[in-house]
Amino acid sequence: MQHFEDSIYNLIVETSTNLPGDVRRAVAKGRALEDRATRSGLALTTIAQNIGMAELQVSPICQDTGMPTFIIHTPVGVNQIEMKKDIHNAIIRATKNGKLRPNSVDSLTGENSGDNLGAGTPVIHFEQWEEEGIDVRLILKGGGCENKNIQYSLPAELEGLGKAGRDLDGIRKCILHSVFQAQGQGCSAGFIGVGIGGDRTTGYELAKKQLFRKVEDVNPTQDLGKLEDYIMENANKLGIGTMGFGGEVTLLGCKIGVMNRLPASFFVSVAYNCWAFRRQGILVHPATGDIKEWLYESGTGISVEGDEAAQPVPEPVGVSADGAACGIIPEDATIPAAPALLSDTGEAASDAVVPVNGKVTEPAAAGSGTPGGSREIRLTTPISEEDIRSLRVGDVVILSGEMHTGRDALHKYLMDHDAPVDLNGAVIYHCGPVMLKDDEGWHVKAAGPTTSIREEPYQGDIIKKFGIRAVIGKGGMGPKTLKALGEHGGVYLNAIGGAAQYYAECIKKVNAVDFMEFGIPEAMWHLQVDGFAAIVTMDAHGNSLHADVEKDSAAKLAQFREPVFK
Ligand SMILES: O=C(O)C[C@H](O)C(=O)O
Ligand code: SF4
Repeated sequence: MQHFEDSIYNLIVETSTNLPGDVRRAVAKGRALEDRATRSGLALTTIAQNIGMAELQVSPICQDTGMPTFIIHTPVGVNQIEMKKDIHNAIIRATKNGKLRPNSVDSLTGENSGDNLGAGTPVIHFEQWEEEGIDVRLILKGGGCENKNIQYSLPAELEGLGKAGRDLDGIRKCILHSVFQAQGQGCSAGFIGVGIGGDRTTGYELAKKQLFRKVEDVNPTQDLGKLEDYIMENANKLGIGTMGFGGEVTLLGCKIGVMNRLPASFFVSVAYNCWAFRRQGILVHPATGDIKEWLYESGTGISVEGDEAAQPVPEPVGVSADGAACGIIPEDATIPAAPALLSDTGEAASDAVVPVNGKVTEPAAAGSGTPGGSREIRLTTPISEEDIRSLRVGDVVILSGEMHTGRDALHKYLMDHDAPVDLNGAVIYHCGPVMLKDDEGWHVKAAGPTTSIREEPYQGDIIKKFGIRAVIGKGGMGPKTLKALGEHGGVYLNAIGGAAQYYAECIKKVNAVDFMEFGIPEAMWHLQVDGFAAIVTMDAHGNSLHADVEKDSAAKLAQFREPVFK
């Protein structure tokens, strides 16, 4: 087994950087269904570009490389202790090389182990089987979508859906509700694995195991196959869309498994996986440790383009030398009108589409709180209150200058400490990047946004205390932050979750870092950016796209109240 460590290293690199073929096809299918001239359509374009960039640069698709979870089947007689050691060494190497972010944090002290090893990390499940080879499967599931997992105990009363009983129809309601409650926060459009039965632990395990099924397989249990089809058809009717921007495509895959339960318990467990659905597997030679076979189709050569003929799109862009936006907007594209659900009339205001590339392009009509058009606005930090107050939900902001990363540890710290730098007029980026250091200093390897709602208890106070003008993240924030944005003059900017290569390209220099003791993801990185594009989804005028989409999808959820599976 002298090559086993190398094989595992290759498996980790492939899983982290090259989205598999079946997942790519699902993304392409989603793109074909979504109108490209909407925010969700643009977000999917960014996601597609990011997938290509990660493969090309052999860099993480998303900066959150998740909890490495291995499921391994071995023939009888294979030394599992040795295998574990090799896996640990491969993980250390992948972390050193920037293929995995150091993600193992001591739950009591907050200390990051730095090498992805620690109590409970990585997760390795061994099972014996009577085959000859060793089957190793790996999933890298990030923390944001893990937070959107949910477990129901039937019977239950579900918001919008009423009673969910201990039967197939009750299960149907739980699954629809699970998609609703995730909104865009798990980086929709997502994939769900569902476990019916078991106890609280094995139910979740079963749900996660479903994520190892191929996206295009057919459920061997006919009833569950029907339920999967039903969910795929109807979950998209919730209108949540990519990143929760509103749209046609919310779910890209649904796999359901079943096991026995105790008479008193009836759990429906849902494992929510973001679009960055990173799982691969290898069949390993038990004598040499070499890879005999890859278990999932490689993504290489599989297009994520969707139906190009039906919907022509502008050329994909990276960062142009003249500082063109490297975020959401393709050069010489048009900014789309707001999705229908936000317009007063219920229709997309297509005549309000305005060209990009001006410094500030005025909208046809801004100021109603239900934007009928969008503008592209270039801002350089520090930002004035006046500039911020002129922004509206739907505007695309293109930032240049310095921004500061800050997430859970920093927000907690800033509540009762000073900041190490002047944050007046500043931009805070909810981001825990993958960073590597060489003789020239630190380099950003991946840097997409993290879920902002975790900072809801702190954000409003911190904005006011330090004079922050913009917060960038994903998934939106709540009423406390919205109130502070209005009182102080601030905006929330939504970047595209998981587009870690895309945003890394906008970061031109690492100016400095504070709080390295928090660990790499939680440190405060001072980053020089150019052309960093994000969409205003909460403004200083009390408008929140997230609140609107949630309300709208809650109303849509209610249409699924009546029994379907009798
Ligand atoms: O930890 C991160 O970088 C992101 C996380 O996966 C999230 O979705 O919030
Ligand atoms: S940031 Fe989004 S894409 Fe990345 S792991 Fe978290 S949920 Fe997944």
